[in-house]
Amino acid sequence: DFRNGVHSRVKIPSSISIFIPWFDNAIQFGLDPLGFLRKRQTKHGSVFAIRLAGKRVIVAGNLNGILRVMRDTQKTLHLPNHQMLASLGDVKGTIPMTLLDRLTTYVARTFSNKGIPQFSHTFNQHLFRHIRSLAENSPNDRVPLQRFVGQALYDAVSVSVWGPHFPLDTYEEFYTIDAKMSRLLGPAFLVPRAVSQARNLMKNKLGTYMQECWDEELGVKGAPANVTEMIRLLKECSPTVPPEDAQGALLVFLFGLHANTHRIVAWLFLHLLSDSRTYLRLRREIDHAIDVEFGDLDTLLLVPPQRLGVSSLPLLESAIMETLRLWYAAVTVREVNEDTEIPSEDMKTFMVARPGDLVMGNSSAINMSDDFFEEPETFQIDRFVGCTAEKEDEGKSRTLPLGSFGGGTHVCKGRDFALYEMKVY
Ligand code: HEM
Repeated sequence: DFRNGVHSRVKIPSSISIFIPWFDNAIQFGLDPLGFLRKRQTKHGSVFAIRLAGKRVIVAGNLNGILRVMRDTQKTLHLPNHQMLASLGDVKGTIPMTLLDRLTTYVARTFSNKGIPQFSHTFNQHLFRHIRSLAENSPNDRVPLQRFVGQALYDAVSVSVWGPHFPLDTYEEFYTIDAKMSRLLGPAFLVPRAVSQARNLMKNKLGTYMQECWDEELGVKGAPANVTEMIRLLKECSPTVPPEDAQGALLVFLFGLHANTHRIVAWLFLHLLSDSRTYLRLRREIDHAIDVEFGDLDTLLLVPPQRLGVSSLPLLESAIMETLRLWYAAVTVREVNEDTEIPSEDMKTFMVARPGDLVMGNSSAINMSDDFFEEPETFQIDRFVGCTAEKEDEGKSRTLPLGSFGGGTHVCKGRDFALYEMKVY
């Protein structure tokens, strides 16, 4: 029950992803990170320090403080030691920085608006086929919405990006792990057995697939070479990185690729299904775009990704932004290299973060603040009509959800594709 879920703050889908490392003794924080930060902010103001697992963490919940962390133009901050990677993928060793940099460059190129047309046709075909078959073959079956959305996207993205031999049955493990993802980011003894088993199984299947790709030498059969470049990049690290760690790195990548988009689409559907007027408004915009602007659905699906933007589908774009604002926990974490001043709201006082401290930009504090958004707890589908995602990155607009795709050097490299697949779905 979606409405009850919202009012009682029960998390549906099971967890909201949060882009932060986990620290084992922070039980309160671990149980409800955003609630914990919210309470602290109410008590201590918009910049405060907490201690998590022996680390001092400066949390900023005001616009200037968050931008200081997210954009870091003074270059005094860096990504914390890939703790997410290690915990989520059970990566024991260190993945070389050069490889991580190359992977990031690969993602930025392949999943950009320019790269998407290389695989969007296969993606669209598989997505629609999957949804149709689910609807036609089992009209009376009850499927949890997140699975309905997630499995179709997982299959379509996997086949189009990794080729027809990708082990699609890994969705089962993905689903099990995703439901308890926050537990995986905590200490090993808190990881439920079923989840660590699922992770091992998924890594084994990915290992077999990677080995087959490597044996092929030329890449992955049936998939465009540039989109499978990642598998080759992983091979290049094989002399120094054990296979289980390379599998763990791929597993983490798959979570980055899928987890947020599945969740946001599921939440958007819940909002639409719970309010028929809102649903019909969006439906009218999409039908109009298909019938009048593009002629038919097939034509719409062949246009470059940018054409599915604000000029043709402003309400859809806004609906996605609004869902991100409400349901994506936009939190940026960095480690401090040099003394760094984190400003309070009025910029008159600063808290100094010392080398070794962590700083956290809690954009959710802005996204849920009535100083920035009228009635922030409500879903207003047209809230962002007239704004664009690009503006957010340039910092020109404060009316967009802050930090949904990060900002600065580490801005999300998959954001073009994320928006594309969410719109097509
Ligand atoms: C709704 C979907 C998504 C959301 C909300 C999202 C959000 C984010 C955020 C906030 C960051 C910055 C984290 C930080 O500053 O510490 C980020 C980074 C990143 N994202 Fe996404 N993301 C999404 C989908 C994707 C997809 C589909 C891909 C892959 C195709 C992807 C690949 C990446 C990569 C590689 C980075 C690291 C960039 C770097 O460190 O330079 N993301 N994402």
